[in-house]
Parts: sequence; structure tokens; C-alpha cells
Amino acid sequence: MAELSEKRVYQQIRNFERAMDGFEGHQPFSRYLTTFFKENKQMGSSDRKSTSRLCYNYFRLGAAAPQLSQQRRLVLAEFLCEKDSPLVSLLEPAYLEKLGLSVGEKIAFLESEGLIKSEDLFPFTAYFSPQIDTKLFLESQLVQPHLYIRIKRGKNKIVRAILDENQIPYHELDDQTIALANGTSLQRFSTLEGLVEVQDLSSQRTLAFMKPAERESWWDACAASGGKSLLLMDACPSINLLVSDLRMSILRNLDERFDLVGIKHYRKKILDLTKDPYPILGNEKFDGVLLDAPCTGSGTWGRTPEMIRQFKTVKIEEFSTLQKTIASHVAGYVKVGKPLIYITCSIFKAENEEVVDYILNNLGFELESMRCLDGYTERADSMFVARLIKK
Ligand SMILES: C[S@@+](CC[C@H](N)C(=O)[O-])C[C@H]1O[C@@H](n2cnc3c(N)ncnc32)[C@H](O)[C@@H]1O
Repeated sequence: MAELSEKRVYQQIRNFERAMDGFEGHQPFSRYLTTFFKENKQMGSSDRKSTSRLCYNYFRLGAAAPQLSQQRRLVLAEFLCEKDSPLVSLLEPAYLEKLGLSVGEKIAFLESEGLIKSEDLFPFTAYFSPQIDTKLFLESQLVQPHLYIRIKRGKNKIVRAILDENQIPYHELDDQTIALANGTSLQRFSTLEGLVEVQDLSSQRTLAFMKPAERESWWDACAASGGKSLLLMDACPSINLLVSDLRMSILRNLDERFDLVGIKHYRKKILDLTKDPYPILGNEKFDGVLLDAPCTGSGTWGRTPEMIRQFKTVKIEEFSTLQKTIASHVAGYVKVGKPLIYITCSIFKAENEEVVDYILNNLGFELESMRCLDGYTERADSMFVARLIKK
């Protein structure tokens, strides 16, 4: 390797170490990195890119190879995540010929060398929902997910024209779903405003479980910035919708997004569903209730791999208890014969099947269908969705 590029690799490692040293885990790493770059104006765009790449690859190693130094772990992370790596070339040239192997083959190689245990890449496999394919899931954690967008109904042609005109590469999954390279910045294209929503593939697929009908009344009980509500209203704009969340500030973004796509008629309430909502909702009943519950988010950590080393498993039971409490407070608001749609972006059984069991055994529902949406096979998030019918 040439002198200059050797120097450059060591510089990249120093930048990586500085960025990692300052990260205390109190905020998402992406937000921390933005501040870090602002405070380090001497770093040019290629420095920022390489620092970001090395840090994210490092996080993707999860808890694997704890016996090694940070720098050795970084070499393994680069080896697992990249097909081409100046850092591997310099520090572990013996691995070079194996860089082009598939992720699964590379994991097997490092295991055979006694350097990692594959389950340490994501050390919570014992908690998985039974439908999760552990091997595929572990491999997927080493690959950056795609950015998915949902196209507003009927706007496919114009959106494709805008993407083509601006030479943005994309892959079309169907009329409304497009995959883009992660990091594609769509904010630059104001003509796309109101025509597309950033929404992960699995999140889009929850619509198949909603099956709304014209003019029905629906309640999105944990609406946040409105991802699921927008999906529902796009499919069936005549729905009479109530959205609620813990605080008004959480729903502010929903208002803006609804305004952009022209949704004007909806009701909004502040509800803490650890408490009985009767004082606010009274005897109202809905044709459909969406419960997109607060959860660990474990199905989305391919986008935030820093979570793997921060996460404490006691959280799983805490969320499971919260989910059951919230479910018990929304259950009474579903009309007989109508659905409660229970959704999480978790891959943990205690937040998924166990909560469904609780609902079935205690809250007067029968199960129509449930599924782990295995986004890990399509460079997407993984989610869980169940459609339960009120008896
Ligand atoms: C997974 S997010 C919802 C995402 C949203 N449905 C979407 O598609 O964009 C879960 C939401 O539950 C809300 N939440 C958490 N605890 C709650 C509680 N006790 N009562 C009501 N909502 C709660 C959170 O504020 C958060 O916005």
C-alpha cells in the first residue's frame, strides 16, 4: 500500500476513535455524529463519510469478539460489512481474498478462526419470535437497510418521472413502493413533497391487515407522526379518523404531514393509555383500532446498530407489560366483529405473540391472522402485525 494511503487509513482510524470516545449513548448515534461533525469543521466530506462508515460498521459487530481490542474489532467489522476495505488491506491483508465472499461465508470464516460467535452479533436471539430465521437475521444486521418510500395512490407516474429526471437510482417493488439507496436525500426535491412518504417496506405491508372500508370510523391509538394513519387514509380517504398520542408535541409532525397530503378532517386527542380513556372517549366505539404500540424497536436496529450494545434485556418485559396495559385500555373501543390491529417493530416474542395471547385470553378477541414481517430478507425493518376480531 502506498505511503499516502497508509497515512490516510491511520487518520481514518483516529477520526473513528475520536468519534467513538465522545459517544455516551444518550441520543441516536446519527444525531450525535451531526453535532460531532459540526464541532470538527476541519473534517472534509470524505473524512465525514469514512468516519460514519467505520462507526456504523463497528456497531454492526454488536457484542462479537469482546476479547479483541477496539481496533481489531474494527478490522473484523470492516471485513464483515464491506467488499472493499483499505483498512482490511492494510491491517489484515490475509483476509483480502475473502472480502468478496457473502456475509454468511464471512461469518462462518471468522467463526472457524475462533474469533467470533455469530449469535454475539445480536446477543438477544433467545428472545426472538419463533418465526424469525436467526441465521438470516444475523446476516442482515451486517448490511445497511434500504430507504423505502411510499408513493401516494395514483401518483406513480409523476414520482417516477421526477426520480428519473434527477437521476436518482431506485428499485420499484410495486405501484406504491420504491427502494432507494440509503442516504438518498429527498428533501432537495420539493416537487416530491406530498407525493411520497418515507416509510419502511414492512410498515407499508401492515396495510394488508387493516382492510378498511369506506366511511368507517378508525382510531389510531399511538399515532406519533402519523405513519400508519397516512397509510390508512391513502388507502381509504373517506375514513372518519381519530388520532391520539401521549402529548400534543408528538402529534405536531402528524398535523404537518396530513396538511401536505390534503387530509383536513380528523380528530385529535391526548391520551395516556396506561390509564382508562373513558373520561375522554366515553362510550364511543370504532370500526377499527390501530395499536402501533411503543416497543423496543428491535426490528429496526439495522438502521440504529448502536442500540445492540446499549440495550438491556430487562426492557423487553417492561415493554411487554406496557403493551398489555395499553391493549386492555383500547380493547373496549372496538365494535363487535371489527378488528384491533396490533403492531410492533419488534422481533421479540414477549412483545409480539405473548401480547397477542394476552389479548386473546383476557380481552374478548379472536385471532384472524398474525405475522412477523421479515424485512431482514429485503433490507427493510422487521415488524409484527396481528389482526384480532372483537367477539
Ligand atoms: C411505535 S410509535 C407509533 C408510530 C406511529 N404509529 C407511526 O406509524 O408513525 C409508538 C407511540 O406510542 C406512544 N406511546 C407511548 N406510551 C404511550 C402511552 N402510555 N399512551 C399512549 N401512547 C403512548 C409514543 O409516544 C409513540 O408515539
